[in-house]
Amino acid sequence: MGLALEGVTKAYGSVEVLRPVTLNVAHGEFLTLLGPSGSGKTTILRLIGGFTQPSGGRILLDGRDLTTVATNKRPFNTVFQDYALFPHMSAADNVGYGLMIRGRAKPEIRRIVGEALEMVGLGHLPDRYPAQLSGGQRQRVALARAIVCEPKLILLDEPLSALDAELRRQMQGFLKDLQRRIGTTFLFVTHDQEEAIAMSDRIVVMNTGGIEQIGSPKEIYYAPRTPFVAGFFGDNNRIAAKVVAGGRIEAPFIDLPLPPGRDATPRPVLLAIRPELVTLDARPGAVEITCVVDEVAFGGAISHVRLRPLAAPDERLVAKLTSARDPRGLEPGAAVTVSVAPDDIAIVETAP
Ligand SMILES: Nc1ncnc2c1ncn2[C@@H]1O[C@H](COP(=O)(O)OP(=O)(O)OP(=O)(O)O)[C@@H](O)[C@H]1O
Repeated sequence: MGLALEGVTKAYGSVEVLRPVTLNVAHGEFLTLLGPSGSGKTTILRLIGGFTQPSGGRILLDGRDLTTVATNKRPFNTVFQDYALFPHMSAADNVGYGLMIRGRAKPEIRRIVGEALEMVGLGHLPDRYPAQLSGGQRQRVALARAIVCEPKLILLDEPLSALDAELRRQMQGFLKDLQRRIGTTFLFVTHDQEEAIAMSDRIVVMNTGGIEQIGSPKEIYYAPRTPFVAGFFGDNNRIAAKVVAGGRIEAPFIDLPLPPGRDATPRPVLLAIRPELVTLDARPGAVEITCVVDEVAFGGAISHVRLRPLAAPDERLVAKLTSARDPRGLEPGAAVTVSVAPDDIAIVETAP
């Protein structure tokens, strides 16, 4: 039970902007829709909120079909990128507005608003108008307003994008903490990978109107299922490879057995290796790659080292080495053997 999208599509005229989306969101989950601009994140949020109608499929909450239910009859609340506060109302009145139009008694409204403002750290500023508040404070008012009516689901459309980097980081922690305290399902839209990793229980990676992968931040990061996800999330060494007869994977400078349970049909695949999982120490069972150092970019705690595998000098392998592992001795031209644990090599299917 929870929110379910069943084969939801959206087209404008003859242009399909959302391919069939099937998605289940559990109660109390922090789910993030992540993808580049135009990938369909906001479209999904707007469909769930009822701001636009799907061209096909159904939207259900706890088994109840909401597909044709009006926006204001859905037990959801939305926090927009620009906060959409009423400028002529104080923070407290903004927060209490939804309760007022639901006909709740004034003393009750005052109590709930007071608690909500406390919860977002603005208990001392109930009388300020939006123009007298900072961007972060306005965002907190918008959040307090979203939580007072106790919605089953809060939809957040890039709510932090107007904030500067430092405030944004603070608000990420705040938002995650708030969500844990109130236990409400959050559906969060962002195009920022780090934000998605830091905040989400699960991430839905979108690309060109479809879902590429749904998984926990760790699954998405370490086990990308499509070439797009392997390239979208942080740095990754991506190496064209082939599954060949005899249950092996061959790449220009890597040859390893196909892990048990994988399809042995000969086909092209992509190998993805996180640069921080390439290490200088020899480990039993690890894939060893002898290289020549091409370039070292010292970065304090971590250095980026670009390597040229001896077996395939036109290829490159990037390693992120912590200074504790002493990249100080590495100089361009030096020979070095690096190792990667077979479990740290993601095998990504290239065919859909
Ligand atoms: N009213 C509309 N009419 C026609 N096309 C639309 C309309 N609204 C959105 N689109 C198209 O649908 C696609 C998905 O848009 P959407 O806003 O969902 O993307 P997004 O992933 O949220 O992007 P962004 O990060 O830029 O907000 C885009 O190609 C967009 O141009």
